Amino acid sequence: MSQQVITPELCEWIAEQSRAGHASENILAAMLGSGWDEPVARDALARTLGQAGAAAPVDGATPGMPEPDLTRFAPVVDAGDRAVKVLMALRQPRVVVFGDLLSEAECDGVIELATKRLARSETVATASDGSEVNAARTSDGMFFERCENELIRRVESRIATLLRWPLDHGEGLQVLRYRPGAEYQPHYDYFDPGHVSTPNILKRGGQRVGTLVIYLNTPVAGGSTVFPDIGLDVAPVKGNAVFFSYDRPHPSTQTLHGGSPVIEGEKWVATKWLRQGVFN
Ligand SMILES: O=C(O)CCC(=O)C(=O)O
Ligand SMILES: [Fe+2]
Repeated sequence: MSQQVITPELCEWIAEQSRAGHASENILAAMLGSGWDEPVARDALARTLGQAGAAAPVDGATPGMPEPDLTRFAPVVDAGDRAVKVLMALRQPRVVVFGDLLSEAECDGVIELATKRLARSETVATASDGSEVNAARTSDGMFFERCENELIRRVESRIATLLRWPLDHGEGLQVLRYRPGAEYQPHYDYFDPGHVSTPNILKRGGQRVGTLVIYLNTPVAGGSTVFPDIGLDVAPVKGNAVFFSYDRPHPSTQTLHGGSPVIEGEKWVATKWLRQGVFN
């Protein structure tokens, strides 16, 4: 079996593609298409774009990363007003599955408030500023303002305590509803450094560095959160949540993830994205 070698020519080609504005995911896809083995291709991307792709320094950024206190690996973590279960933790990439983050009543309360405001979900546009309806996401969704009511404030301050990350570094909670057949195709949550709209987005709080997806109900079948790079499926169970973090906006973080199609029933999630600095 031949061993593929990362040559200076390959690195120069990657740098050229990046300068031309191609997103790192697309450069990776082109490399795989021309026969590069994925681990070698990712390594070459990380070596070439690692620095350029690193999160830019942001005023008032909190050093370090959001991270629960698992030093003793106790079965529960104190999240201030609630003892949250730790069901699973992966070190690389950092993925932690929590149990009972929200009570049944809290889940129902968030769904009830969100239902009134649902509209076709939007994701960050891929061509210009603003946002557009994205075919990769077939759910409906809405955003809460941060701390917009007593329930949302309670949930947000619990998350801040659990992940040891300031409440004001979080975006407003987003709620998504997936009906049967709806899905969210695999994507990264960080803002693509190669995208034209990213510099503007980063002015408010810098990059995203972590994601917490909270399951507000339990679908009958389907709807797991999938991490294709690491072969992980997280079952959507009411009140549970999956947390993952990424210290740079790069595929080498292995944080590609998506919501697999719901087969039966509905799936409701609330997502909290965490920024490097204060998000206003
Ligand atoms: O629905 C899921 O399981 C994933 C949601 C997600 O990736 C997101 O909200 O960014
Ligand atoms: Fe996501």
